[in-house]
Amino acid sequence: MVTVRAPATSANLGSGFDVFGLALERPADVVRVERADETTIEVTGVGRQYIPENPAKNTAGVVAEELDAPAHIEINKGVRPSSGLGSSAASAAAAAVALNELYDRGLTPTELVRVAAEGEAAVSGEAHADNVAPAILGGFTIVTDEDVTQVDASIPVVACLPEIVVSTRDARQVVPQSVEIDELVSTVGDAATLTAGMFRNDPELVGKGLRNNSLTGARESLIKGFDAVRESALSAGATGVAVSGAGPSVLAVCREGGQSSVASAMLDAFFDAGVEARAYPTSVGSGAAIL
Ligand SMILES: Nc1ncnc2c1ncn2[C@@H]1O[C@H](COP(=O)(O)OP(=O)(O)O)[C@@H](O)[C@H]1O
Ligand SMILES: N[C@@H](CCOP(=O)(O)O)C(=O)O
Repeated sequence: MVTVRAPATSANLGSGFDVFGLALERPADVVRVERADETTIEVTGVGRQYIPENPAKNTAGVVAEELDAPAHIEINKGVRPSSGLGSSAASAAAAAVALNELYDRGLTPTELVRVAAEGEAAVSGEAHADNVAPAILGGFTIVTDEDVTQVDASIPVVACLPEIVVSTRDARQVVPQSVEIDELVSTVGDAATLTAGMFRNDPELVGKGLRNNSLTGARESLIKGFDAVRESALSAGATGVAVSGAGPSVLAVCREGGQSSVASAMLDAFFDAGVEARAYPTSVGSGAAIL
């Protein structure tokens, strides 16, 4: 038997659609696996009623199939499904690391990222690796078709999760299929600025690079109160605000010690918009860990 904890993640980070991802210290999924003749799944925890236990439809079950590693898989959900915090990815990442250990397959973390991404493909239609990469490797990650780059950044953030449901599959339908050259140039500049900020552990630079573009910004309209939440967070000292993943969560980058005031401002703005929400004042975290 092997048990693994894998963190929530915030993907895209405004300027890095399908490329950037950030591991959060909390919340997290915990997945326990035991060898079996065929894969079965049991789900407990937050949003369990919305998560299939059919292995072919659960990201952890798809990972078991990809690895040819049948197991009884117990998933304790700490990351709410359809949250924009990498819920499906947390289970996929934890299952990949756990089954790799249980069956002693010896795959590298980067190889496990590609396996876990196949789990994501089963639920969102595309094998985007920008959540599973930080969920496995931790820190800030940059995913390309060829490789994954990881940086152990230390940046204070707040993830604010409203009681709104946005599925990644649906949210991928609203993304424009092309952008203008001017926007491409400004987005590359923002992405480079954010990356420099991660390497320097500089929340000011990271915040400047967090600007949504037409790809990620297309989802703002799916989040009731987003504009007010962004303005309130910035007024409370956030250095940048963007849609987290496909939404509805909203990510704010903070200055050192600034999380609680930013979190309060975001919750108040959602409340004023008539939306219940919860906030996770946290920071960049580690990747999947065997317990
Ligand atoms: N192990 C899992 N954990 C969470 N969601 C899962 C899992 N397996 C399949 N799903 C499905 O994936 C969807 C949630 O994934 P997604 O829309 O990407 O949300 P998030 O933005 O939180 O990752 C839901 O429809 C859920 O039924
Ligand atoms: N790049 C993906 C990221 C989805 O993140 P999630 O946390 O909402 O699953 C996208 O934007 O579709």
